[in-house]
Amino acid sequence: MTQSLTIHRPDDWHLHLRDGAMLRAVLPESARHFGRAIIMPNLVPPVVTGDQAAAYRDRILAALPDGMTFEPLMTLYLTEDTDPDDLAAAHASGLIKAVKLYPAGATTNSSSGVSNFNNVRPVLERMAEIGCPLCVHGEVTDADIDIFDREAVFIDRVLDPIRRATPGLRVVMEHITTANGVDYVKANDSDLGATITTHHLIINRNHILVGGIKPHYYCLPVAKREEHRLALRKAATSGDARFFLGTDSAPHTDDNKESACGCAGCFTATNTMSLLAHVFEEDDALDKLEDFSSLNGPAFYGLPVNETKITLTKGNQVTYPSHIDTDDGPVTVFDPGFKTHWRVE
Ligand SMILES: NC(=O)N[C@@H](CC(=O)O)C(=O)O
Ligand SMILES: [Zn+2]
Ligand SMILES: [Zn+2]
Repeated sequence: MTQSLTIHRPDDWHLHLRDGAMLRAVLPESARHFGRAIIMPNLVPPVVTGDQAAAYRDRILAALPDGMTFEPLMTLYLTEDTDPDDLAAAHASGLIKAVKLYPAGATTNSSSGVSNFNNVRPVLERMAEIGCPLCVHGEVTDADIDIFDREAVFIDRVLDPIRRATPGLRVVMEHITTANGVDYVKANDSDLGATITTHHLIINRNHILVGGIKPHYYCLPVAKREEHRLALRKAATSGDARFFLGTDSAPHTDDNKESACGCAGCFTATNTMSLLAHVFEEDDALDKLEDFSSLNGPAFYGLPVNETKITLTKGNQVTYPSHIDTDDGPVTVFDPGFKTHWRVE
């Protein structure tokens, strides 16, 4: 029996498109299924000003193949020198939809991020005033904090104090990986949301380390214990409007992944919708897939739902290329470790 599911076109609320040759190669992979995406600003150098965001948006649109539609939702990279007036103007014009906070040194291209949170207080207060959401990479960077504890410690030491000090600030905890993150969102109100990636619904830390090290499963925040993966699954498939899809699809060439010091990031743009249908079906929650991938994100960001729809059908095994070619070298597509049967028509 063929099963099929028609849902409003999904959006990706956390996406890395990079620039240049990599941008040209990965953009169609997202634009094929997704209507819009929140575009991460961690280029080298980062997208810090409104002018830089406008120029980056133009480069993205120029890289979009003819006949494809896709709306990049731009963000600014928060630094200790961010100018609140420039930020407010970029938000008021509709150019940017959010600002991204990277603790300095927490992840790929985060060296210009924030070290002293007191220095960004005035910017955060301005964002609360104008209703510009803050997207947060939620990990502390202290050398003495175990990498598997960095998200939970960030919530207690950094995120909760920031939110208490800045009433009205809307926050998205990006790519949550722990039950602590799920619980923190659930204990708060609609000013707090969280994105969940495709890969964190599928892998736990054993997948990275058992039977040999798997560099293509290494990302930040690193996948945690199974109990955390199950908490993420429950949150994503619950229909709770505070949880929505952010793939964090983060392309790195195989050279840079399969290395003595491999880069963090999983590339899931190509097969995310098939994998999500598989995951939601497994949890008896296919009826919640649309909430997670198409409805909850626009509601949080105050944007309309996409008018067009996509149809997923379940049939014979669906295969995806193991990697995509870029002029910088191949990029491996995330391998879920199981066969998929859901195809996006
Ligand atoms: N998630 C990752 O492992 N990597 C991201 C950065 C990020 O989102 O932290 C990247 O830009 O490669
Ligand atoms: Zn991140
Ligand atoms: Zn990311």
